[in-house]
Amino acid sequence: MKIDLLGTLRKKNPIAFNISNFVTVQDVANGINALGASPIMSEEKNEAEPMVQMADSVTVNLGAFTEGQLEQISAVTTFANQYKKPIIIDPVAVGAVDYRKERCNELLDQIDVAVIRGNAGEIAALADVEWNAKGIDAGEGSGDLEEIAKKLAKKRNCVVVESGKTDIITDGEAVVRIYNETDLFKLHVGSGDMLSSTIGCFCGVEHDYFEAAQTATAVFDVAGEVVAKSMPKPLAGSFGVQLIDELHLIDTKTVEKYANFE
Ligand SMILES: Nc1ncnc2c1ncn2[C@@H]1O[C@H](COP(=O)(O)OP(=O)(O)O)[C@@H](O)[C@H]1O
Ligand SMILES: Cc1ncsc1CCOP(=O)(O)O
Ligand SMILES: [Mg+2]
Repeated sequence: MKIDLLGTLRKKNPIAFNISNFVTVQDVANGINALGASPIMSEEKNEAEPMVQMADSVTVNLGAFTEGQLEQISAVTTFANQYKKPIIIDPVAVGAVDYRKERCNELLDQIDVAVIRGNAGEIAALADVEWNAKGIDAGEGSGDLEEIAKKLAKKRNCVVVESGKTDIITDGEAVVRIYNETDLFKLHVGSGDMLSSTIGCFCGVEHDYFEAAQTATAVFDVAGEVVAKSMPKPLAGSFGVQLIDELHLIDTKTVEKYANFE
């Protein structure tokens, strides 16, 4: 794993264009800004081209899109392919709502993406595997998580990050598992969105998106674990704030020391 990409990210301060959702946009912006990237958000179709041109990566979060916004998402992602900017997709709740899955699949049919990051319920839905997703959460299922992630990576010819207690990252062939975790991630709405946008930042500085996704996930998971261990009491609200603090403070040595992966 290329943990020193964290240093590269801080040196380059990549512009991370995010189409976010109204629920978690501020945590996403502050999280990746603290980490060392330069976030910019937009919902306006008419500025899609210059936004993409100046960005190093484009992260599209499908958490709360409207019908009108689909046109903007289509324009942005088409420009991103044209200008060769990596696209990261967060398919929020596509396992729970068919409308979302259909729109997401239409988008994925139109464009090439670098990374899809979702929980097991979302990844299973896009991989056409039976699963009982629960709203924005992973829900329950009995399928083999690695096989599901690989199936989607092959189907969409991209890297897949399937988050959960263990995070599974695959390019369709190789698989890396990251074991760092804390239950507090589940108590903070937006943990997944922040992870997807963190992956976007690293894809903006490393063209090997499999490597970028691994480093991003390790940095994010270790940051959460370090915060959880330092808290005298596990408090959901404070965790959200301290996670942003730790994304600012975390260094390569800390990630090297605590990252638990194979
Ligand atoms: N059961 C769990 N226990 C501990 N950490 C988890 C668990 N599920 C997910 N995480 C962590 O939470 C973060 C967000 O992932 P996840 O909750 O799967 O995304 P989402 O919020 O989109 O559902 C990741 O860093 C992941 O490692
Ligand atoms: C609650 C909610 N509703 C629509 S998007 C969203 C945030 C989802 O955040 P995450 O997937 O990171 O938990
Ligand atoms: Mg999510």
